[in-house]
Amino acid sequence: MVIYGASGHAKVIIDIVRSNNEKTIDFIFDDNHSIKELLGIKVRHNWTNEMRKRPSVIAIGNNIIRRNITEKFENAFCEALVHKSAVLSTNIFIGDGSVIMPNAVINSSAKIGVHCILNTGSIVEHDVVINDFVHISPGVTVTGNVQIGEGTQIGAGATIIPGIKIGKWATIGAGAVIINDVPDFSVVVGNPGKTIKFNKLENE
Ligand SMILES: CC(=O)SCCNC(=O)CCNC(=O)[C@H](O)C(C)(C)COP(=O)(O)OP(=O)(O)OC[C@H]1O[C@@H](n2cnc3c(N)ncnc32)[C@H](O)[C@@H]1OP(=O)(O)O
Repeated sequence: MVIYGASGHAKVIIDIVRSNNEKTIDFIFDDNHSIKELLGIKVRHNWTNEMRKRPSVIAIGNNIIRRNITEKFENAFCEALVHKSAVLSTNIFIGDGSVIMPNAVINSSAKIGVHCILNTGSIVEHDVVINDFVHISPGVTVTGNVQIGEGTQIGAGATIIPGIKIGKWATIGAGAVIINDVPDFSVVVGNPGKTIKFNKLENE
């Protein structure tokens, strides 16, 4: 398989692949020519047609960039990568290209879209729906029946109370406690969470 992006996030993904001992990383792609290797794996800098055919995972934490790469390259993306310490209900769905970090927990009937990140120690409770390109940061608690729209970032340690609907391409600040629904593109911080501004996205 190929890892797209020689980032800090890529280092954690390499750990996931190595911990499971199931897949081999052929190389990493990054357009920064100054990066020659990462954790002993060769970094290549020219994206070729041959690379398009290889299963890959996008190791880029920024949700918009991750989405734009999927649109540009139309790759054969890997099925989800899951660290062996993660605790997953048998009754969940996880989309291709998503990565589930160490000690994450996903409970019954949760649905996770494509190219999502469930970061270290995050908890996704029963019946939660997480749409494509979402990033759930380390230590987040998403309680039961929450819905999170495409491309939204939930900052480290935030808590979302049950049944809340968070819109698309929103940002929840680190440590926020979300007790009301969040509109699309909102940036929300604090306890209780308040909107401080709105994200601007091209093509939206
Ligand atoms: C493995 C990994 O590392 S995964 C990465 C995880 N990443 C994170 O958790 C990052 C989460 N990001 C944040 O919390 C950021 O502060 C954001 C996105 C909410 C806001 O960032 P910016 O747009 O740069 O806002 P900025 O720093 O200018 O702050 C705007 C105001 O909100 C306040 N604010 C910012 N973040 C927070 C927060 N988390 N909680 C409370 N207040 C906050 C600031 O104090 C400031 O208030 P003021 O206007 O009264 O001075």
